[in-house]
Amino acid sequence: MKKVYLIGYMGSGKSAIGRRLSYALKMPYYDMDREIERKMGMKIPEIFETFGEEYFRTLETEFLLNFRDEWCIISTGGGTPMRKENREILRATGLVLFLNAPFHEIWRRIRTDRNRPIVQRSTREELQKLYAERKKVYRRTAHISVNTEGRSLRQATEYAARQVRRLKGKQPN
Ligand SMILES: Nc1ncnc2c1ncn2[C@@H]1O[C@H](COP(=O)(O)OP(=O)(O)O)[C@@H](O)[C@H]1O
Ligand SMILES: O=C(O)C1=C[C@@H](OP(=O)(O)O)[C@@H](O)[C@H](O)C1
Ligand SMILES: [Mg+2]
Repeated sequence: MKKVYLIGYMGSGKSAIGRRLSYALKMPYYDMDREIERKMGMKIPEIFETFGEEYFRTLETEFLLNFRDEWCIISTGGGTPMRKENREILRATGLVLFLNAPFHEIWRRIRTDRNRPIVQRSTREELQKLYAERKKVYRRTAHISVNTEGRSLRQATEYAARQVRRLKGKQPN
């Protein structure tokens, strides 16, 4: 096991907690969305607009396949675990943490965001339906769930850090 992956819905705190977890565990940090933006020289909404969602999904898989083999924390995008191939890579190369939060909290965090094309194009009802569908996949992809409901970023990070320290030694690879 080399990597610690954070998975979960948009707004579950993958990027915010990932960055803090990297300080807590003294491991380098990468955000898949930022890495893809850097590689393409384009922002996520622009990539969706120009090439379409499927192309973005392929960029995510390419990132997972090619990213360097080092100890690090990686925040995935909310859609990353929806591809079977991605799920297999995540579980085979790292410890997978699902950041769980109720939809009403998530909605409060993402409703005004302009950088998430899926939020831009969807109604609240559509986002809630997608949340319910994806949640099942997040649960079965993850090694552990981290409940962030009612927890500050600091508290959620501390809890996640404890889980990683506890489980890191138990991984076979
Ligand atoms: N547990 C939390 N408590 C308070 N704010 C949070 C919490 N988790 C996330 N946020 C805030 O919600 C917003 C979205 O979080 P972000 O880390 O970008 O989510 P993700 O990367 O999972 O889409 C950010 O402004 C972040 O600071
Ligand atoms: O849920 C999704 O399909 C997406 C989530 C985003 O990342 P965050 O989960 O960090 O918002 C980003 O990858 C893209 O906008 C698509
Ligand atoms: Mg993010």
